[in-house]
Formats: sequence, C-alpha cells, structure tokens
Amino acid sequence: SWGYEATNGPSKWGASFPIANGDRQSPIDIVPGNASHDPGLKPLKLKYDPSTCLEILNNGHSFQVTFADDTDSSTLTDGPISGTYRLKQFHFHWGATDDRGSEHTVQGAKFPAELHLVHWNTKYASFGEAVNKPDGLAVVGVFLKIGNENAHLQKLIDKFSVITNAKTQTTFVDFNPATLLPGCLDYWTYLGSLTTPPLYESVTWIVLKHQITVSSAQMAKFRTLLFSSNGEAPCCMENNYRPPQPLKGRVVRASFK
Ligand SMILES: Cc1cc(C(C)C)[n+](CCc2cnc[nH]2)c(C(C)C)c1
Ligand SMILES: [Zn+2]
Repeated sequence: SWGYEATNGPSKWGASFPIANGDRQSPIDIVPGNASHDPGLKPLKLKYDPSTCLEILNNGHSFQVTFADDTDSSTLTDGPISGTYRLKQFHFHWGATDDRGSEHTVQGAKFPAELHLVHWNTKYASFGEAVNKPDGLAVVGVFLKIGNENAHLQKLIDKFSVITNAKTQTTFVDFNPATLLPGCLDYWTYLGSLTTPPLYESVTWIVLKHQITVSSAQMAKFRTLLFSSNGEAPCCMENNYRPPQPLKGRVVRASFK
C-alpha cells in the first residue's frame, strides 16, 4: 500500500488515486508576494477543551492525538470558514534531517516539521461523512522551526516509547492543543486536499504565518517512531511529507497586510 518510500511514495500515488493530479491538491508553495490580503477574512476563533483529549497513536503514517468530537467542546469558527468545525485530531509531518519535513513551503523554504490540526464541518453528521465533501474539513497548519526545546511538544514525545510501532496507541488526557499555537494567528488560506491518499479535495487550508519552536534533539525523537509494525524490519518514521503540488490557478488569501 501507499507510503513515503521511492517504491510507494508521492510520485506513485496517482496510479491508484488519480485525484493526485486534480485541480485542488495539497500541499502548495505559498508565495507571500502573490497572496492577496482579504480584509473580509475574520480572525481565527479556536476554542479547545483539554478534557476532550483521548489518546495518542501511531497510525503508520504519522503520530496523532485524537479528540472526542461528539459535542462542540473543541471547535474552529470564523477565519475563512462559515459555521462550526469540530477538532478531530492533530498530527505532524517531518523530515529525516532538520532541513526538510514540512508539506507547505514558503517561497520555496522548507521547515523541519508541520503540525496539522484537523477539524470537520458540523453541517455533516460525522467526520466520516465530512471527509470527502468540498467544504468538509478545515486544517490549521503550523510550521515548526528549530530553536529552544518546546515543553508542550515534550508531553507528546514522552509517550513515544509506548507508540513506537505502527498501529499502537495509549491513553493521553488533558492536553490543550492551543499550547501548540504561536501567539499571532495571522494566516494564509486556500482550497486544497488531504495530503495523503485518498487525497480528497475537501480541505479549507489555514496555514499560520508564525512558527512554533522545537529543538533539534526533540526532532531526533520524532524519528525514533517507526512506520513498521512490531515484528517487521524496523523502518524509521521520517520524510512523511508530500511535496508541493501545482497551484492550478488557485488564489491564496492572506488575513494580514
Ligand atoms: C480518511 C483520512 C483522513 C485524513 C486526514 C484528513 C485526517 N488522513 C490524513 C491525511 C492528511 C494528513 N495530513 C493532511 N492530510 C488520512 C490518512 C491517515 C490516511 C485518512
Ligand atoms: Zn497532515
């Protein structure tokens, strides 16, 4: 099945998932000079309740933290979207070295990692219903840059020894995802897709301009996770990012001047 190796990686996905060559694929290279400031864009409104945090798991593609989404406890409203979107999970993409790993790039610049906070539109009955609708999902992307150790990320890293192998999980409670956001929520926004198969064109992307920090030692801990399951030949979880895709005439809007 699909992965991130030369044999089953992004350049091969189109064979099984033709939408890989569609008109609103993600990620993209964001060129700030080409983005148009839209004064009609509202500030992002993120309301997260740490008590909705459920578990942390290795899904074989990344590690993710999953949230209870049966009520409007953790939501995204305003920003470029209309209505209410509920937080379902967050996860990361990263490289084998600190010079790459993000999915979106900024004028060609790559970051060592990128956080995705995945929200689904409550006009649909569930995440599963929303995941393939054109206005089904809203994903907030946050770039990580190398700097001081991040104490909030460390809470996730401390659980890695228990979720080293693919398809493993463990309890993870009372974590506030807002601690992983920069102080300023200025953003770029555009219409795109999931960045892994099935590559559904269902995502309103909201990519923050400001980054959060992670230390190089902490990035090295990300790379101790495995793509492989227990008993298989160990394969380090790294370079789990899709490169930028053609813009195909899409407009990227900026919430800031
Ligand atoms: C149904 C499905 C939905 C998603 C995202 C939108 C949570 N994802 C993650 C795709 C994605 C990750 N980052 C951006 N898109 C998958 C992966 C785990 C196969 C399957
Ligand atoms: Zn992602």
